[in-house]
Amino acid sequence: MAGVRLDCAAYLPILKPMSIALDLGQVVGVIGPNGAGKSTLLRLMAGLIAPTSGQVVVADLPLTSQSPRWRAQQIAYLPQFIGDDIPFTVREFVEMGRYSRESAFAQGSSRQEAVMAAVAQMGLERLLDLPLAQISGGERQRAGIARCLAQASPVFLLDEPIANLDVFYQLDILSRLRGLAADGRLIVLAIHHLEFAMRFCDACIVLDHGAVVAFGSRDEVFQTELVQRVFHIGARRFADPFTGDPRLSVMGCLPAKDGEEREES
Ligand SMILES: Nc1ncnc2c1ncn2[C@@H]1O[C@H](COP(=O)(O)OP(=O)(O)OP(=O)(O)O)[C@@H](O)[C@H]1O
Repeated sequence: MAGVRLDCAAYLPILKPMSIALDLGQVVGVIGPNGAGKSTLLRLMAGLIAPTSGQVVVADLPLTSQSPRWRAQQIAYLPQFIGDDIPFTVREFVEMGRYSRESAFAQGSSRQEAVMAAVAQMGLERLLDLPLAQISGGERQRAGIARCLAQASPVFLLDEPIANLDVFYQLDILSRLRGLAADGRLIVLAIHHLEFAMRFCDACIVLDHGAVVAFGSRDEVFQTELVQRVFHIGARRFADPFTGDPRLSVMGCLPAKDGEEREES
């Protein structure tokens, strides 16, 4: 099934050439250390930046030759940060997700239904008429995800969607994303939480210094040696004593490598 394809796509000097095909109907994690290129990759896949070589193909069409409206119909994108200086209420912000589907002046009930359904899924009803400046960082992030839900695109590109959320909403949103994938969507998310990535993603792209160093199923990617090499931490796989599912135990930092700029905290 057509989703997103990178045909030897590069964004030099940040992303090295990469060829990857991501079908609809799955959750794909993008993992890697700070500065590895996760946000840049998502921005490339969203068409916010154009590849310096190769191409990004969405629904079998080259992304750069499509209109912004077509791109928004195909792709809902959540940035890493939603500023608190956006002069809109939660309702107005979520409504923006509908602009690629309907006229900006449409007042139809389908628009309101889509907005209210998305707001309800993110538990934001109480905050509907508050300005974004007056809600918390985690609530703003949930508003951003609600905007993606209202947009109803087959592809979701989410840059650290659980970064500011309490553990209830981390689990709630990851479970919902799995539900969206089961309905046929492609969900690509940058995520730092390795244990949750292992638990909720069907496949992972591992980036290091702008290059794909691994791409595959959880079992292929979450190998002790790879996790240690890329993240520079001790990690062990184990079987969950309650469910038997494979889990990752993240242990301590490994000693800094020679020449590696890694600050002590
Ligand atoms: N606008 C920019 N101009 C120049 N270099 C940039 C720009 N944005 C990011 N970079 C560089 O590109 C590299 C990748 O950045 P990117 O934000 O994609 O990493 P990331 O994996 O998302 O990091 P993090 O986990 O810290 O969010 C970094 O070395 C960064 O300094």
